[in-house]
Amino acid sequence: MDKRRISFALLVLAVAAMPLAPVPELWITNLNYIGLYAITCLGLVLLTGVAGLTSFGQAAFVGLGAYTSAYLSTAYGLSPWLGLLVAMVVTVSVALVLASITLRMSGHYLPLATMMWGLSLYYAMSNMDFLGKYDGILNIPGLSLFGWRLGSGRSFYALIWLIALAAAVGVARLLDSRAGRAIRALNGGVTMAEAMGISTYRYKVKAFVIAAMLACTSGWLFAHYQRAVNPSSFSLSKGIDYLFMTVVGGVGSVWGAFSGAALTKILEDQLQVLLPRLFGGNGNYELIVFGIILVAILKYAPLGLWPYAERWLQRHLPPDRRHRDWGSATALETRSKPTPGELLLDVRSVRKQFGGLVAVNDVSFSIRAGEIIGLLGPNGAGKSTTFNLITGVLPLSSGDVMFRGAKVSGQPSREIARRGMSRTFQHVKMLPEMTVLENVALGGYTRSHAGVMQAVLRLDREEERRLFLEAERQLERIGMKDQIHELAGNLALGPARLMEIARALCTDPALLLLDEPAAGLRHKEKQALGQVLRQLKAEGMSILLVEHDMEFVMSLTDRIVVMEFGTKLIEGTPAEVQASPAVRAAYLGTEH
Ligand SMILES: Nc1ncnc2c1ncn2[C@@H]1O[C@H](COP(=O)(O)OP(=O)(O)OP(=O)(O)O)[C@@H](O)[C@H]1O
Repeated sequence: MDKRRISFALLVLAVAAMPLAPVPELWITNLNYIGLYAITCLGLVLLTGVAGLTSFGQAAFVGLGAYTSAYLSTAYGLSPWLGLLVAMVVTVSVALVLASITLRMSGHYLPLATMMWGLSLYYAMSNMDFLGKYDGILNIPGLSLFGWRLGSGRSFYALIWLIALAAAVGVARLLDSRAGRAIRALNGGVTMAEAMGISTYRYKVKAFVIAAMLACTSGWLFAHYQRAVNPSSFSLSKGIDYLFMTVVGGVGSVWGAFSGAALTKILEDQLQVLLPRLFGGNGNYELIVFGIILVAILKYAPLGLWPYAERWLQRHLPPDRRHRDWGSATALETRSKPTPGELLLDVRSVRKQFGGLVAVNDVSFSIRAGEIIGLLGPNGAGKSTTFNLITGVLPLSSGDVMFRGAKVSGQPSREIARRGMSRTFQHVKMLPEMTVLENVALGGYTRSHAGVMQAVLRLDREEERRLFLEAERQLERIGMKDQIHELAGNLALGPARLMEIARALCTDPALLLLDEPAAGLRHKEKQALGQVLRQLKAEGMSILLVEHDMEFVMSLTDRIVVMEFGTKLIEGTPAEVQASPAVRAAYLGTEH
């Protein structure tokens, strides 16, 4: 067993031993609340920290869990366990409706929308007669487990912490999986994730629903632990508290949820005693102190407190390096490859207008299997726009794009990626906090299947091994095998661009599209890139190379399409293009 597993086992032992130790009842009560808060915060880690979707409304889902079970068990005598089941159904249904309305929003609209539905659900709970309006519901039954009544705080502690730790393990497992990588990819904008074949909307909904289910579980436990509920526990300010806890603890890490919940609860208790002694009266001074703490943490520890603790722990634990257990895995299936010379891509009179500006003006060209075609032109010529039209990132104003004989224009980019077109980006798009290997494994998304449940139950390990074997193979292909455990964010621009190529190769493409891969590279890095592209050409890969640098393209391509002011200027062999006075004029501004 490695040191990390031993540390986790020790933590579980310490948590399990706590109620048996002669500690004051207040400690157990506080730990129970910390566990309850942490369950909701775990959802926020996934939703806000990992997927980048800020929610102020989680308290409303806590309320849905609490009220549904409280009402059913008091009004109809339903078992709380059945109450949990119904609460889950209600929560998932409400979450799906809210997701369909709000998750297509971006920027500040989404957090505002979460505030709105947080408020709406709060007022709904507060005004319904059958839910007791502002007084809420009293005399809620406690819980029994296998005939054992969880009457005291100490016996409830076991259930709360069992669920909290199980949820933490589940979220950690999810993050280290195919589905987890897809959720992580949401945070870097949707274009890259979609280009890897990921339906970003579906994963946003999944993260949203999982976070709501965790909040619902916490609410259910809360209702049967407190034996009374009222709307004040689920107000918008509580929603802000949950976000505060998660941000303070470390919104990007599973243990951040626990440290944030613990710090907030302990501080709240201490300040409630200390501040009235200092300032007198009953004012809510702790809110002011919390505000100051939040500002200080955002300034000095923007990632939250847990990442700091983790850095300290890392000095005492071996590096968290993925164990290479994929050596004996079977290779992933590959797609049928086009025969050399087959018409692969047919771009037919594509046009793109941005208002009055015609960025791409009826451009046509084609690529046959095994060819490397360069798309060249000065700044603003329309190369990237053409590239984005082909890959489905932008809708066409008119024209058609045919790929392997089928029309792909009008399809979303994830569908085009699934058909075997894979791309890199002019500005490298990667997940900097993931390793090079994990970033490249993201490219294998469409070649694998495991979903959220398989990840949580660890039924995806064989497929993961196959994915990592493929990622390693592609990194070896481009000469980066030594850097597989490196954090992608630590790479220089040259290796980062090569990593993007490996990620695109991991999709098993029939056509590789590279958007200005040499931009910003130093001479040696350009040479390394040129070497990789020559090797891919020798292996028979078909490539569309969008470039600005004429010299770089000349030695690599079979044919070149030159654009100027959105229009195709000339198409020919590198020698023909080099000799063209029109091309020289386009690049140098005059004919020579
Ligand atoms: N989303 C957009 N909205 C409006 N105009 C745009 C948009 N995207 C590109 N353009 C315009 O379309 C024209 C072509 O831009 P494009 O980025 O395709 O050129 P490029 O050849 O790739 O240039 P560069 O080498 O600088 O990337 C430019 O005039 C640009 O300002």
